[in-house]
Amino acid sequence: MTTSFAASISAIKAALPANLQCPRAAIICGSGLSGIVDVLRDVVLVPYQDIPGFSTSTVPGHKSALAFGFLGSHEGVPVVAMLGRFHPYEGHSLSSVVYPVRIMAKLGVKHIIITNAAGSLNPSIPVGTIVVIQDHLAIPNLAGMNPLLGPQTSPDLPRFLPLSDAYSTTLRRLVFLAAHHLQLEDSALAEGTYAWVSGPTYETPAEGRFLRRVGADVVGMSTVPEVLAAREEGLEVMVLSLVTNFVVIPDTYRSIREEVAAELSGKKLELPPAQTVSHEEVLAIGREKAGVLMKLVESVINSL
Ligand SMILES: O=P(O)(O)O[C@@H]1C[C@H](O)[C@@H](CO)O1
Ligand code: HPA
Repeated sequence: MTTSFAASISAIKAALPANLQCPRAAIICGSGLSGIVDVLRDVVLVPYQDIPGFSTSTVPGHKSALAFGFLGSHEGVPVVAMLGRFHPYEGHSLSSVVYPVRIMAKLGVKHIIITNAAGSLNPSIPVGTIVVIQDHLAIPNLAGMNPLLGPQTSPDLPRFLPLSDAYSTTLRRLVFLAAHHLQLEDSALAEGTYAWVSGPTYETPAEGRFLRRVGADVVGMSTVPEVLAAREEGLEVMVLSLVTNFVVIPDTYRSIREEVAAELSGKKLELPPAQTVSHEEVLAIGREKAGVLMKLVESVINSL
């Protein structure tokens, strides 16, 4: 363990009672999805600014604290939740982005549930659906922006990490069983592939079409670096994406040439209104659906 890891861990432990010092599971809360803190018992918040090595999130909808507490029935499972994450587009290095995952692993976490807000590329996955991620497509990784690039993190961790089993089948089974026990409609959950893009721009229509054609169901600006670090650290991983918007992929481009020609000949074209996506819309859907997402997370953790 490097000095920095040790300093982070001792700052965290100094803030916690003995029964919360070894959380078994971790949750990363995506945009607008920090509500899990309301259902944790005996919560202790440790602000990121008090933890050496942690950055601060600058994105609306991301608080900057670790929440430790118990989740689930009876005594509950000790957990740690990241209320807010770091994205590379904020200017954080990839190693800062994944640093909290490494710290949570060193605290003893064995399972991690990573949540995010994402745009749908798949017409059969509407807004409000929770997508259980089964695979990912990481455009930045393929282009040389992989958080595991560089000197080996530790000689105890694998140099060449296989990713064919990145998304735990055990945890994915548990979430579908949880949805059944919670009597959610079948359509509440879907399975799919997450495309990671760097952001902070949302996709152009051409980019959206490209990602769909190469097999992605949803797209977002986070999560994959955390998955890689968590797998490297030996954690079991599940990712739940809340679909907050459709990626705007019009069937046809509105032709400005045709518009001008119609205008010049005195005709009026009936045009669909232009659509865009905004972070406010993303947060609004998060507020509406976070409750269901958190019930699923609680139920999965309860059955670990
Ligand atoms: O942290 P997540 O992935 O939930 O946040 C998504 C991606 C961008 O940060 C933001 C765009 O609205 O929401
Ligand atoms: N694209 C990328 N990231 C996102 C989106 C999107 O449409 N929605 C929420 N996060």
